[in-house]
Amino acid sequence: MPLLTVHHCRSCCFRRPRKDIRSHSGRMSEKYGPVFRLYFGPQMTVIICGYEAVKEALIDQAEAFSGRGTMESFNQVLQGYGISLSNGEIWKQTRQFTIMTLRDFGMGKRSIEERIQEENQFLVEEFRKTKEIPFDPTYFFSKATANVICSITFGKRFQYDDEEFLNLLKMINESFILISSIWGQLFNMYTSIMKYLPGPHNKIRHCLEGLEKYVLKKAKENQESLDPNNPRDLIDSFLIKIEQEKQESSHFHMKCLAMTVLTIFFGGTETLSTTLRYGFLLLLKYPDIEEKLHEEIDCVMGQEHIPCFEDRNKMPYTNAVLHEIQRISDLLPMNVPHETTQDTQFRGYLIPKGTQVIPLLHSVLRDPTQFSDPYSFNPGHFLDEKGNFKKRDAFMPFSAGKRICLGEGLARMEIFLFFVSILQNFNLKSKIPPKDIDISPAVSNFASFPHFYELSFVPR
Ligand code: HEM
Repeated sequence: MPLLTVHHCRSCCFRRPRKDIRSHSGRMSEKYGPVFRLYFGPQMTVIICGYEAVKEALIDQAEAFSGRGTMESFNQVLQGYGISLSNGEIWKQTRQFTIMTLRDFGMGKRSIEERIQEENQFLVEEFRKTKEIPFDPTYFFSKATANVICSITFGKRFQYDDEEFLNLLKMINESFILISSIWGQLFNMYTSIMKYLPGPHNKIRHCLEGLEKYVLKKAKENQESLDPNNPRDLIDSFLIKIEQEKQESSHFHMKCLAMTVLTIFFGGTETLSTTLRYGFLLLLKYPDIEEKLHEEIDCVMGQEHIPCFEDRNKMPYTNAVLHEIQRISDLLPMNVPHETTQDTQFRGYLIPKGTQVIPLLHSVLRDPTQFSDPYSFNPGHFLDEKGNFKKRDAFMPFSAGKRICLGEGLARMEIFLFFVSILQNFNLKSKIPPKDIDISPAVSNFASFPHFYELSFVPR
């Protein structure tokens, strides 16, 4: 069994970070096949491309590929805690604890659905106030999705003009954009040098520390009024767990609490708001698809019914469009880096323990063996010939296997409820003709962002 000695492109990736790593990796995979290695700075990384190979790694060899690779831009503050970047026992215990707690608070159940429905009403009211004047929806979507996370973690939502809330959003938004930028990439590659150099990358640390401070302040407030028998939010549940596991070896302590809440914030706000922003841009580009959505919404729920997640079962077209929005917007094209937890035999190669691995989600979502027209926005990818919803195994925007997105259930519910209630109330109007709308990503590194746009919401 040979050690992994596939072709690599040390020359270009070593010298300069790429603006669009997806297309570069795509070209490499055409040339060298579904498994090859690249150097990100000095870091050797194995790239896995295409549905079959990614499925084999993340699902068939789940344990071996379940480690988390490094992302120093984040980890400089997370320091191996939280869920997204932790490994071993810390990861297992905090992930399991958080999933159980979110379930207790109704993840996939009625109470979280009600929080989203409530937030929807505030968002629709905000849009009404715009009086059909075109505007950039970015911050509205960020506020609504962040409020859902706030109600889970802090037990309350904020007014949209609350100073504290706006400051919190600014820190999340800025750090997310910077981590996704060339600066974030350079920091991840050359941490030991970059941490001493001036530049925008230093702001990432500043923002993440600001968030940590805020969470710790909230935790202190919760501690003062904690009722161990009646947890009000995720922070309360964590505090109770810390109290129960007081022994020295426990992974549950204040740093872990702060980093877990921080990862939930990071995972659950910009991801969703960017999906909403990309989705509405795609609907502006394809008004015929928007029209069909209105028809299905009018037929299934009319104007008065408050949308609930169960309605999705009666709305195959809407469900297909929302899947296609996630497929095309390709939010985290490179996934979050994984790492092998043991020496691993994969497709004829031996990948040593501790090797960084990127199962390229972009290559799965655009796999021509799985989607007939992978680069077109076509809801037909998720419909059968009778118009019923058709599940596709290669639909992997949340990844797969042991590291699969912890918030998938919440995200799917929010995406459905936000889109449907906005379209139930408004027609969309673009500032520019659909033919001039550019739906390619403006940036596509760690995350993909759509180009800036403005739209009007016209009451129906
Ligand atoms: C459209 C929305 C979302 C997308 C596309 C998305 C996608 C992803 C992806 C691709 C990963 C990496 C999986 C891997 O390493 O293989 C991930 C991890 C994660 N996501 Fe999400 N996510 C979304 C929403 C959310 C929400 C709402 C939450 C919060 C509850 C969340 C929390 C997390 C966490 C904590 C992880 C780390 C899991 C781990 O390392 O074990 N995500 N997500």
